[in-house]
Amino acid sequence: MEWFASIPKVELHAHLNGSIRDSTLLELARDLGEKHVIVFSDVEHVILKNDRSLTEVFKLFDLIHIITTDHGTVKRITKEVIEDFASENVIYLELRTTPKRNDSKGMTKRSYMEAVMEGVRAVSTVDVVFPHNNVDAGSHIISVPVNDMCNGTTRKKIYVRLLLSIDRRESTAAAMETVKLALEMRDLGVVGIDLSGNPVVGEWITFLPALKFAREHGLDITLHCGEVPNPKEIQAMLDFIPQRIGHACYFGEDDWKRMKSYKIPVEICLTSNITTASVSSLDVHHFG
Ligand SMILES: CNc1ncnc2c1ncn2[C@@H]1O[C@H](COP(=O)(O)O)[C@@H](O)[C@H]1O
Repeated sequence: MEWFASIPKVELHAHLNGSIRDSTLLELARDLGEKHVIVFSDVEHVILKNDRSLTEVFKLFDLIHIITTDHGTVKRITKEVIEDFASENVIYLELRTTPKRNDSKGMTKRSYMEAVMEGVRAVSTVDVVFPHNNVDAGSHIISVPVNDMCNGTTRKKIYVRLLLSIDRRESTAAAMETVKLALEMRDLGVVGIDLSGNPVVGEWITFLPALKFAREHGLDITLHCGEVPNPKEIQAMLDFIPQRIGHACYFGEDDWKRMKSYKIPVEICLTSNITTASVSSLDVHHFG
């Protein structure tokens, strides 16, 4: 394990709210328990449980979103998640997250993303290379370490970029809002769009207009595809020829052939697939 931790790595499939430290989740849940927003004893074991079915995973995300969806917390978890990946020697991190509205906290999708950006800037244990809006002479936006604490020693460096996720529960209009936000933030480290969320919820056709719009405007797209058996949707997603695919657990022979002929890379999610039982064991995992 030490060797795995020490080699430089690229992380392309990290959901912000899926990467929070247990200790942070417990602390935040305890706080909300004290404010009587939730009952801490009801949620503690849910947070600490290791193996969860896909259905349980998405129930947990609903709970996590109640716990985390305010500006200060979004900033905190972003900072911690980046520091944790850097401590495992991830050198390029593409962090994805679903911009959320939370009227009770005065949060819009944009202010959610601004809190994420603040979290990136708040990272202190490592130098973060991230484009920031220092436009000099009105021209180029350059990538610079945002925390360059030069003291004569070489500090660890992590390159961070962001993907904005569309949740499969969202409407066409909500998906379009996310794509437009991604376009506005393209010079601020946003490199693409992800379609994710509970794979048994929603229809591909709902998201297609927003995804086409994203593509027309030059954003790259990654799709959660084939996490559950759904041959029709897999076909439709392959017809779209996304830049990348996540999971691909339930691909048939023809799907693999098409995917290979289009040269679409797959973000393999070994641990996730086993713990959620999308794949029964590592021996039969399609990564092999
Ligand atoms: C286990 N496999 C999965 N399959 C599909 N979507 C998933 C996922 N794991 C996470 N998400 C998506 O990411 C959100 C949490 O991070 P953010 O709030 O966006 O930062 C979840 O609500 C879900 O939409």
